[in-house]
Formats: sequence, C-alpha cells, structure tokens
Amino acid sequence: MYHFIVNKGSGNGKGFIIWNIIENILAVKQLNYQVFFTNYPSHATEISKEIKNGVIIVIGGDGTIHEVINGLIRSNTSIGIIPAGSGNDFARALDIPMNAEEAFDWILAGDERTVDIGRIGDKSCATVIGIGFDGKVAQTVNASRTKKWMKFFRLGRMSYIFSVFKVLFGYKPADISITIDDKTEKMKDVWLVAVANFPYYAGGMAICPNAKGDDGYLELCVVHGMSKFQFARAFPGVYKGKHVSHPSIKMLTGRQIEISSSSAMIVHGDGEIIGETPIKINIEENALRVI
Ligand SMILES: Nc1ncnc2c1ncn2[C@@H]1O[C@H](COP(=O)(O)OP(=O)(O)OP(=O)(O)O)[C@@H](O)[C@H]1O
Repeated sequence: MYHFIVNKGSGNGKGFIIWNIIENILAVKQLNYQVFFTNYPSHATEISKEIKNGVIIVIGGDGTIHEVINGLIRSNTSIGIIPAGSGNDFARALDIPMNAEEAFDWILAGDERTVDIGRIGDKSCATVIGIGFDGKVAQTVNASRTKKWMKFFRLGRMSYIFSVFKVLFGYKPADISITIDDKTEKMKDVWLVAVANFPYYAGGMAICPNAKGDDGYLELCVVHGMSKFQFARAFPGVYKGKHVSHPSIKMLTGRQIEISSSSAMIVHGDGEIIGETPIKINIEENALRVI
C-alpha cells in the first residue's frame, strides 16, 4: 500500500502540479493508495506517525521530508521521494531523479536501502545540521517574502544566496568549544559549523562533500578566523565543494558532537530551525529505510 503525503505548496505550487501527474499515473496503473495533504507546518509529522507499514511517498521538499522522518523513526515504514521542493537536497544526495515520473518509477522498482540519521535530542535530521551563520541564513530564508517571490520565477536557489549576503553584513562570529567523540577543542571567530549526514544543503551546496549517509559517521565543516571579504570570496566554491582546502576551513569527522559558544548560535536541521547552542548531536545508524 502506498501512502502519499503531499505538500501542495512546496516549490511554490510544484507539489500540487506533481500530485496531479502522479494521480493520473496511479489511475492508469490501478495501484492501491491513500493520499494526505499537509494543511499546516508539522502536519506531515502527525500524518506519518499514524502510518504503521507500507511505503510513504513524499511529494514535497526537504522541509516536508524532515517533518515526515520525525514521525517515522524506528517504524516499519519506508519512505520514497518525488522531489517537489526548491532545494531537494536529500533527493539529490540519494541520486533520486528530479523528474516526477522517473522518481515514481524508481519507487515502484522498490530497491530499498537504509540510511543514517543525525539526531539532536528527539529531533531527526536527514541531511545537514547547520550552526551559526547557516542557522541565521535558514531563519532569514524561511521568514523572507523574497523566497516566495523568487520561487515564482524558479529562482529558489537565489533566495539562499540573497539571504547569505544579507546576513553576512551584520553577522558576528563566536568562540566555541567543540567536543567530537570525547576530544575537546576551543576555536575562535567561528562563522559556522555544519554537521552533515549527506553532503548538500541550501539547494546543492556541497558543504561536506565526503559525507556518506550510510557510513555511521557525520562529517563536519568548521569555518573560522575569516574576514567578511574572505568569506564572500570563498562562498561560491561551496557549490563544487572546493572550499574544503581553504586554510580557514577545517573538515572533521565524528559520531558524537557537543558544541557550546560564547554567544548563542542558531541551529537548523534540513533547513528547519531547531534551536540554539549549546547542542549535542549524534548519529543513529541505519535508522531510516529509503526507496
Ligand atoms: N498547508 C501548509 N501551509 C503552510 N505551510 C505548510 C503547509 N504544508 C506544509 N507546510 C510547510 O511548508 C514548508 C516548506 O515545505 P518544503 O520544504 O517541502 O518545500 P520547499 O521549501 O519548497 O522545498 P525545500 O525545503 O527543498 O527548499 C515545510 O516546512 C512545512 O512545514
């Protein structure tokens, strides 16, 4: 049995258009399914908690996937994705086709794999947890009316870049204490710490290019001791993962991470705001079944 969870508003209405395409295919193929439409933020978590078996097919973006997996962990249900968001970073990391019909065929083929999940307390994150500058950018993107306007013109990625430069001018780096698997380090002037289960966030930025969602480890990217000018210059390199060799960028790996900071740093997971430092993150291996 296929259980569809559809965020009609994802990708500025792409979710609705894609659902219509899939509904027609379901009718032609005479497949057994039920469909739920999300009516408000966090509704997808409530819906997925009630589904105890079968396959949940998400038609939405990373925000909807984030909500679904937060209802799902340790259930017998597996998840399939038909990308309909503006970022689709989880689907990108799993090589899921961006075309709706192809993504549905992929799900019908039924090849299942298990992936790890990043955890902050009782919150689950599929892709990247971002602390500091990233958290502030995610907060700005989510609040920004520009996002809606830019998505209308299919410029979803532009809204992230726009917010990066908006936040850049006023942002003040913090000093942090970071413990990775019992080894503690102090770092000064930290712009951001990205803790990644999979490489991408913000619509294709390869912030931790070597993150593998099935190896039991999280990859970290710490950006510290940079001027605003250096930060702006290094920024475009993140799309191809070229930033990793920058002298002010440190790449690390670990399974359990604790971060505290001299001033509160905003934390996002999968682009959704989760809270502020201090935080503890750990990895839960093979926690999610994905088709
Ligand atoms: N009916 C609704 N009204 C308002 N918000 C909703 C509704 N249904 C879901 N949402 C919210 O929409 C947000 C955005 O959804 P989603 O992330 O799937 O799309 P997106 O932002 O276009 O894609 P991406 O995250 O990949 O950039 C989710 O965080 C979810 O809480």
